[in-house]
Amino acid sequence: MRDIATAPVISAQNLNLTFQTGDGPVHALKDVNLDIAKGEFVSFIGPSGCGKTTFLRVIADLEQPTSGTISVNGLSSEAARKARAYGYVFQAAGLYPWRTIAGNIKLPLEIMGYSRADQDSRVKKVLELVELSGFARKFPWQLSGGMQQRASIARALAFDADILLMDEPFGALDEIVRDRLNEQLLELWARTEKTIAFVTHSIPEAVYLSTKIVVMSPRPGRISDVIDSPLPRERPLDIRDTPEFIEIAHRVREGLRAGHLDD
Ligand SMILES: Nc1ncnc2c1ncn2[C@@H]1O[C@H](COP(=O)(O)OP(=O)(O)OP(=O)(O)O)[C@@H](O)[C@H]1O
Repeated sequence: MRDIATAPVISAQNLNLTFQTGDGPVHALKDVNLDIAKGEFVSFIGPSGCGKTTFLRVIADLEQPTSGTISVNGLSSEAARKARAYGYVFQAAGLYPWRTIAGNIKLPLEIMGYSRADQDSRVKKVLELVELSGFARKFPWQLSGGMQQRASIARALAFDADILLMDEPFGALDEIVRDRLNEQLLELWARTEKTIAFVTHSIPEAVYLSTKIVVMSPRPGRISDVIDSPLPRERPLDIRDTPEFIEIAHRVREGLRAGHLDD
C-alpha cells in the first residue's frame, strides 16, 4: 500500500484504448504509464490525434480503457466521477447564452442539489478566483472570448474539486489574451493548490505552465517523453526568454519531432 500523502492523484498503468471504427481499429492510447502527484501542473502536448483528449476522457470516466488501469484519488474513474473529484474545462467555453454568467456557473450546482445559499456563495468565490466578480449578471455574449473562458474555468471550480482537467482551453484565443490567461491560471493554481492536467498544442504554453510536460506521439498514441521542469513555481512571463526555458522548449520540440519520424 502506498502512503496516502505520497500516493499519486492520478495513476495510469499499462493503459491501452482501441476504438473500433468502420475503417478498422484506432489505437488511441498504447501502454500509457503515468503518475501525477498532488499539486502538479501537467501538460500533454503532441500532434493532432495522438490521444491527448482521449487520455483526459479516460481520467474523467468518459471513455473506458481496453486494458490497463486508471485511478483517480485512489478510486476507480467511475467512483471518482461520482465523488466529483475533478472539474472539466473544454476548448470552447460552452456557456448557455440565455443564462447569465452566475446562472451558468450555478447550473451544475442546481442539478446536484446544492442549496440556494451555497450556490450563491460558491459563485461569488469562484468569480473572485477568476477575477470576474463584477460580471455575475452579464450574459456570455457581453464578455470577450478570454473572459468567457475564465467563466468556464469558474464553472469547473464551483464544486471545489481538487483536480482540474483542461482540454486546450485557450487554443482559440489570440496570443496576448492567452499570455494573460496563462499568468492568471498559474496564480489560481498557486492559490488553490489544485492538481491540473492540461492539453495544449503550444510548446511555450506547455513549458510556461507545467511542472511536468508529457510529450505524446501518434499512431498509436503513446508517451514519448516526460520532462520534469526545473523552472521555479513562481514564473513571470519573461522567464520565457531565459536559457533554462529555451532548453526545455528545445527538448519538447525534439520529442515531438522524434514522434513524427516514427510515422
Ligand atoms: N469515439 C471515437 N471513436 C473512434 N475514434 C476515435 C474516437 N475518439 C477519438 N478517436 C480517434 O482516436 C485518436 C485520438 O484522438 P484524440 O481526440 O484523443 O486526439 P488528440 O491528441 O486529443 O487530438 P487533437 O489535438 O486534434 O484534439 C484519433 O485518431 C481519433 O480520430
